Amino acid sequence: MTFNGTWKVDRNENYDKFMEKMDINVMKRKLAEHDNLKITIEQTGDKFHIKESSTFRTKDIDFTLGVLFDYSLADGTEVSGTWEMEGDVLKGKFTRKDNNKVLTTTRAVVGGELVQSYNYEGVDAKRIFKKQ
Ligand SMILES: CCCCCCCCCCCCCC(=O)O
Repeated sequence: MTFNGTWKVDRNENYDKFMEKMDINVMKRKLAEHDNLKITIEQTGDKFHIKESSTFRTKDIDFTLGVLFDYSLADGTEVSGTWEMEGDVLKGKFTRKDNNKVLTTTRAVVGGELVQSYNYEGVDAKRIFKKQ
């Protein structure tokens, strides 16, 4: 499976502006830019198990493609949404519970790196991970 393995964040693009749009305060944004996020992805068919670890927390997440689930962002913001697979790209659509606004995200392996893209209210960002 394309995504399986452990991926460590290597660099961010426009992540501060994205988090600012998300209304995350400057102190949390500075910490989040350097959170050493590591995600381990285990896909079995349409089921995923994700182990997330960062300077903020460690967390296990289970989801099935196309099935709604709840997730808390590292700053505590609660969202609910789904991941779908389109070709080799994972596409996520999550709605914030506090304001009903939508955050979209994709994951794709590009040139051996895991690229996670985000969009919120017109602001795009990327986090790019290297395989461990
Ligand atoms: C705190 C800054 C905002 C970060 C945005 C993260 C968006 C995450 C979308 C949902 C992820 C679900 C769990 C997962 O697949 O890892």
